[in-house]
Amino acid sequence: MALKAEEEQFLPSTPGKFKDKWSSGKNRQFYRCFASTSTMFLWALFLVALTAAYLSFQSFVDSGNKFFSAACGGAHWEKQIRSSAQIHRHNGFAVLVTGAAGFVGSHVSLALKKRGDGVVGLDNFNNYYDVSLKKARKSLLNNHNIFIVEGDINDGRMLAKLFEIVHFSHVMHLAAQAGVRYAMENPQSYVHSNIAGLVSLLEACKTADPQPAIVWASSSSVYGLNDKVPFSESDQTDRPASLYAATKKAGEEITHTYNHIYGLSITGLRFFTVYGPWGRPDMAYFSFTRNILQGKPITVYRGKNRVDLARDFTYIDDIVRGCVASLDTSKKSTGSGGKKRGPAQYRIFNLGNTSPVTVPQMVGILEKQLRVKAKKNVIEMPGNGDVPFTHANISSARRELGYKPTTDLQTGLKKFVKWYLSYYGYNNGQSVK
Ligand SMILES: O=C(O)[C@H]1O[C@H](OP(=O)(O)OP(=O)(O)OC[C@H]2O[C@@H](n3ccc(=O)[nH]c3=O)[C@H](O)[C@@H]2O)[C@H](O)[C@@H](O)[C@@H]1O
Repeated sequence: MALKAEEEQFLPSTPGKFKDKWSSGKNRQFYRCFASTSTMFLWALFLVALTAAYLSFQSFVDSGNKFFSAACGGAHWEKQIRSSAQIHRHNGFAVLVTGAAGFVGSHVSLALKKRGDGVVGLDNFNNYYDVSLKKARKSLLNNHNIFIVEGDINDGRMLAKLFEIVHFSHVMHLAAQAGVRYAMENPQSYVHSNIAGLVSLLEACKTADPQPAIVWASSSSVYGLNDKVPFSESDQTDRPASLYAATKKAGEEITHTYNHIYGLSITGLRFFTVYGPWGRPDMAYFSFTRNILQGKPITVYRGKNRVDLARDFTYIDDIVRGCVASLDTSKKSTGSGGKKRGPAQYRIFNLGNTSPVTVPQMVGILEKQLRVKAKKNVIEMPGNGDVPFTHANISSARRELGYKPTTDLQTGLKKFVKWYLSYYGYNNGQSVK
């Protein structure tokens, strides 16, 4: 009981319950005054400690940034960028290619460099898929004197620095979080790259003086649940089936805003299931090849009522020609220093093949090329963001860009398999990096 009484001394002073040994009057006043002074002192001490902790955290973050700038900056770094951006043809371009270590980015960079344009790459080398493949593409580009800056499009300071070093005439924006089904696993990465990263890049472009013209990768997935075939640019695109598609569609709206307010010249390209050598290991034709060679089963999705899924598979060289033609036909941005001077060009094109092939047919072609029978596990398409088919109407790109795809799936996959075997080796794919 005595203990209980003692405990009660330290209980909060609920009116009427507080029992104190400080009888009354002056003593109690003194105690209260002392108590409040020491409480204030403790609070002040706490605040000082908090401020100190905050300041040291800030300086840690700053030093991190400084470290990043130091790793990315410096005279040698700038020299590499300038040299990579050098133009070797009359009226050539200086192009910043984002996502340059990616599938489409590496191919476009090489094509531009080969014809004499200046090319600077930018890539964050994230681990969405095998980083060693991205590094191998980087080496390939390095061998052609293309320098790739390791950085994220969300890093506004780094982008500003790049535009300070080089007056880019064009930006080929291909950096993105790709993949339709992965959006269910990691939704934030789509917002980070395809929304926040896009805005960060557009901010840099809008502020740059001169402003570059921008060509960027949208996606056939924006057609979503559209069932009017073939898909035309004027069709409705307000029923995306995946978060990936939704971020690409949002990108189209966002780029329109920057075109409207700041006079940025913008061309959006809706790519249709691009495939080929140096491709993306997360895509079906690539992972199927690996599994078939390793004797592992592949999962083939099938639509409702046993209808096969189909894609307008488009070969990389055709896509590269579409990208380069988009750069060639881009008009200049009209703004400068963040101010619009007049209306600017805004375009959206489908870049597809116009001849959809079913997924089982695609598997059949691979089996023939690899001379191995696939172990197929056919299941109904899960509700994971997939759409049953895609089919591009390319009349607009044909008219405006002279775009004319020339590679059918059989020919394109033959080239892919040839590359795959030379890169990974036959060896049943066991040596896959
Ligand atoms: O056209 C586009 O815009 C999109 O094309 C591809 O997306 P997708 O067409 O889904 O390409 P794959 O992932 O290679 O799938 C091709 C087909 O194979 C099917 N599939 C995929 C994976 C699998 O395990 N099994 C399977 O049957 C899919 O349902 C689909 O019909 C790319 O992955 C996207 O980044 C791109 O934006």
